[in-house]
Amino acid sequence: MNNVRVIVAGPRGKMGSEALRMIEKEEGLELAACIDRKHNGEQVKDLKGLPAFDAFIYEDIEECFQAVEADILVDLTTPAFGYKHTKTALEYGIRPVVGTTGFTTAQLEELTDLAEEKELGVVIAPNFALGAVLMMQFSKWAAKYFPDVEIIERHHDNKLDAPSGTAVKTAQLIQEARESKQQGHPQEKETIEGARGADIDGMKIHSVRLPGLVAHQEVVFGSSGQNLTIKHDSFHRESFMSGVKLAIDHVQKLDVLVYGLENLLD
Ligand SMILES: NC(=O)C1=CN([C@@H]2O[C@H](COP(=O)(O)OP(=O)(O)OC[C@H]3O[C@@H](n4cnc5c(N)ncnc54)[C@H](O)[C@@H]3O)[C@@H](O)[C@H]2O)C=CC1
Ligand SMILES: O=C(O)C1=N[C@H](C(=O)O)C[C@H](O)C1
Repeated sequence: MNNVRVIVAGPRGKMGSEALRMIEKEEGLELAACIDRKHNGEQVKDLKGLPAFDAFIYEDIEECFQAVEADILVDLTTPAFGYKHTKTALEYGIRPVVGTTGFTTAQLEELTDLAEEKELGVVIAPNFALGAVLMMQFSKWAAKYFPDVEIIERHHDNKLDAPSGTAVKTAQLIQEARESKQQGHPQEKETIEGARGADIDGMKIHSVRLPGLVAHQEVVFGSSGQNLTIKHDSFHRESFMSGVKLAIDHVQKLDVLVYGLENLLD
């Protein structure tokens, strides 16, 4: 069987470099090229700290797609570029696997329509770590019995988007399981704006950004006389890679956009 040819956008990033190491280890995957903001025309092997791939680096995504034969784009960049890259990949018939977070609902809807129109699979997963996917599923289940819930997510201080994609997805899953609910005291007032965190359908999300952290989330459910906390920690970005591989395997058989890795699990 032919190797699956993958283009990685964001190869020098924390996730992108981990994805290159995963591709290096996995039989059946081949790095076709990379898309980066810098190093146009250089090879991946020329860059310090990255695996010794001969694949070329392109700054212009369209130039890359015109020059290189590829099956899949793995995007691990920033919200603005991730969206543009995903859209461009679909226009060139390349299936995107997207870990980049921070897309708006309108952008997700637009990409869903484009995937349908092109009959091409897309996987967008706010979290590729299996433990985090289970945390979200367990939280959805718990919300049926414990509708009062707050989410505390903690990340490294280089993260651009807040709240995290995982926290938003968790809140959306909980929303599916419980009635809409305004939590806390009805006359509650913030004396300092933001004190109660972000709000999705009455659920509060608190975002912590500190050096030393990787990716962590607690979903805290409250009920009279008891609390239930569902917690997940990613201590290393390797934790996301089996999910990226799973998405690469599945996206080739899909002809629609799938949002969330849970949709690919048995
Ligand atoms: N879905 C998941 O499981 C996970 C998702 N993420 C998300 O992945 C994204 C990347 O995260 P990190 O690797 O931690 O960030 P990072 O800041 O370490 O890496 C981002 C990379 O994107 C590159 N980049 C920026 N603009 C670009 C462009 N126009 N073309 C090509 N490359 C460009 C930057 O040079 C940088 O190397 C974020 O949105 C983050 O939230 C992070 C961890 C897990
Ligand atoms: O930026 C990160 O690091 C992470 N981003 C994703 C998110 O926004 O949920 C996934 C994970 O939490 C790590």
